[in-house]
Formats: sequence, C-alpha cells, structure tokens
Amino acid sequence: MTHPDSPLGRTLAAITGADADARAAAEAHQLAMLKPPGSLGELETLGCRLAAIAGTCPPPVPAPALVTVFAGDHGVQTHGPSPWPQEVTAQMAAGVAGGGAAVSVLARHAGADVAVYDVGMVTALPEDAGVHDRRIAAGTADMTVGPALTPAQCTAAIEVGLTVAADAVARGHRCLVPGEVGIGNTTAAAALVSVFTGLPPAESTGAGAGAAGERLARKKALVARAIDVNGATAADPLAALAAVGGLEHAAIVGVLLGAAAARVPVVLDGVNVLSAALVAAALAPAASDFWIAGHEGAEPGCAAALAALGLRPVLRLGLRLGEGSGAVTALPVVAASATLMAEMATFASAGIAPGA
Ligand SMILES: Cc1cc2ncn([C@H]3O[C@H](COP(=O)(O)O)[C@@H](O)[C@H]3O)c2cc1C
Ligand SMILES: O=C(O)c1cccnc1
Repeated sequence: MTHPDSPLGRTLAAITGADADARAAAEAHQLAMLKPPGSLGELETLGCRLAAIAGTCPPPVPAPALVTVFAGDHGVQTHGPSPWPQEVTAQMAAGVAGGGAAVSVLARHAGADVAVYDVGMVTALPEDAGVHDRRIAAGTADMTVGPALTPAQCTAAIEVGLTVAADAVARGHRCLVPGEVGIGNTTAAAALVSVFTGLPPAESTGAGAGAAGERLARKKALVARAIDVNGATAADPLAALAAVGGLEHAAIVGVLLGAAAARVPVVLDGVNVLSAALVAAALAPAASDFWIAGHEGAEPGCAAALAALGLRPVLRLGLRLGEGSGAVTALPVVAASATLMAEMATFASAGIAPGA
C-alpha cells in the first residue's frame, strides 16, 4: 500500500481527470474553424485533448518539451535475452547526452531539450559524460529467481521520476517525453505488458534490439518464468513493477504520474514507456487523460498496451528503437494541433457562412 503522506501518495491524490468544459469548448471551436467539420482528422482530436489537459481553449502549444531518458541495467540479462553486452547501456546513455543518438538528433529536429539520468546502470559514468547521477542500484536483480527490485528501490526510482517531472515543470517545460536505455529492458517491458494486459508472454515478447531464433524463444520463456516465480499480478501494480520491472520503468512511472498531477501533457514512446504507462494507469486511471501516444512501435507489446490504455497513436512508422525516439518524432504533429486552434481563422472572422 502507498502511504498517503508519501511523494507517490500525494501525487496520486492530486491526479484528477482532464477538463470536460475545456474539451467541450475545443470541440465547439473546431466546428467554428475555417474548414469542413472533421477535415483535420486526428489533428482535431489531439487539439481537443490538449485543451482538456490544459483546461483552456485554445490550448497552449506544448512547448518547450523535455525528453527525459532514464538508463538502467537488468539482472535478467545474465541469461542473454538481448544480443548486446550490458556495457552498451552506459555507452548509449553517454551517446544520448553527447548528442549523437537517434533521440538526440530527433529532439534537436523537434526543438526539444534532452536530459539523461542514470537510475541504475551496472557501469557508472564519469561526471563529464553529462548524465545525471540518480543511481539507486547497479542494475536490477534477476527477475527469474525473485523480484527485480526491492520495494524500497522501486519507490526510490518512482520518486526520481516524480522529482524530474516536478522540476521540469517548475523550470517551464510544458511537455514531457520520457525515454530509456537499458540492455535487456524489452524483456522486462514484455513481462509488464503480459501482467497488465493478459497477453501471453509468447505474444508480448518481441525481438527488442535484435533477439531471434533460439534467443527469442529463450526470451519468451524468461518472461513467462519471471511472472510465474514472482506471482506478479495487475491486482498489485507496485509489487508487479518491483517483481518484473526495471529502474528506468519505475522512474518513467514517476514522470507519467507527476506530469498528470501537474496537468502537463506527456507524449508516449515504445514498449518500455507503454509498459510503464500500464503500471501508472493501474495506480491512477485518470492519469491517462494526460498522455498522448506518439507512435505505435513494431514491438508486439505496443499494440496490446495501446489498446489497454485506450490510446490511438499519432504515428505508425515501424520504429523499434526506444530512447523516446518515436515520441519525439511525433512532437511537431502534436504541437501543430494546438497551433492550428490558436491561429486558424473562424468562419465568423473570415465572414464566410459555415455551410451545411
Ligand atoms: C546500439 C543500441 C542503441 C539503442 N538505443 C535504444 N536501444 C534499445 O534497445 C535496448 C532494449 O533492447 P533489448 O531488450 O533487446 O536489449 C534498450 O537500450 C533500448 O533503449 C538500443 C540498443 C542498442 C544495441
Ligand atoms: O519499443 C521500444 O521502446 C523498443 C523496441 C526495441 C528496442 N528497444 C525499445
């Protein structure tokens, strides 16, 4: 149980759904805008959702955005579900901070800021790597023999995310984009997706960063064993997160809840972020009002998680990278939906009859 007077308890208590009046005003404004009703398709839906999130119509453009990349390692990688060595986690964290990773390039393209946090890599980086030290453990424990995280580690990682979200909003960021790096983390994500959607591990588990053949079969068996050994169930979301999640997933849960409490939109990425969103939605169903699905990734858990969350993706580009890359690619489209509402003429302002 979450203590009501803890950072998580206070955050959960602060989360209420998006603003129905602002949504109704946005729907009416869409009809008044100089276009046939419905002709801007999902851009209309997005604009109305942003209005409901902000509580005003037209909604403010969700900028500047901050991409928060959390890096952690995974004990389950001792069984080799990922074809990549664990050192790649730290190398990629440094790469994201250094500006050369895919998400770094895409964030520059979208005009978003990027911050990287080590929440528990096996290898700590020197300070000049530009990665913020929020280390909780040197990776998780092997989830196929017991919980990946202790309850205290899980809570600490969630609180890192809560603090990152609150600080970002306090510094003026108006949109959050959580991302991750962590060799082995699609094994944990598949386990979370199975626990929270009921999809069997054989169907929730995908290639991740390149598992195939015997390795992919082993990965599926590891996911099934981890859920079974820990008795992970959606009925106890925090225990399930500690059992089969990662430190980066827990930190992302914190960002997702912290942003919802601050009524700031979050753009969701691939299977890792979506698996964290399933946990966060189980803790606070109203929080999903504040989340926009940036894309539907190719990893099989993505479609199942989006369906369970009731979210339609902005993009479908066949991405299977993570880092926050797909979410940040969607950002300009999300921002466009708000700009249209603020700047388009209305039939009245243009002196044109709205038609039939
Ligand atoms: C070079 C490289 C860059 C990445 N950027 C994101 N990931 C993605 O792949 C990893 C998860 O896949 P798995 O569970 O199969 O290990 C995570 O680091 C995720 O962010 C990468 C993976 C690699 C190898
Ligand atoms: O969908 C993702 O987030 C993803 C897919 C493959 C590898 N890493 C992450």
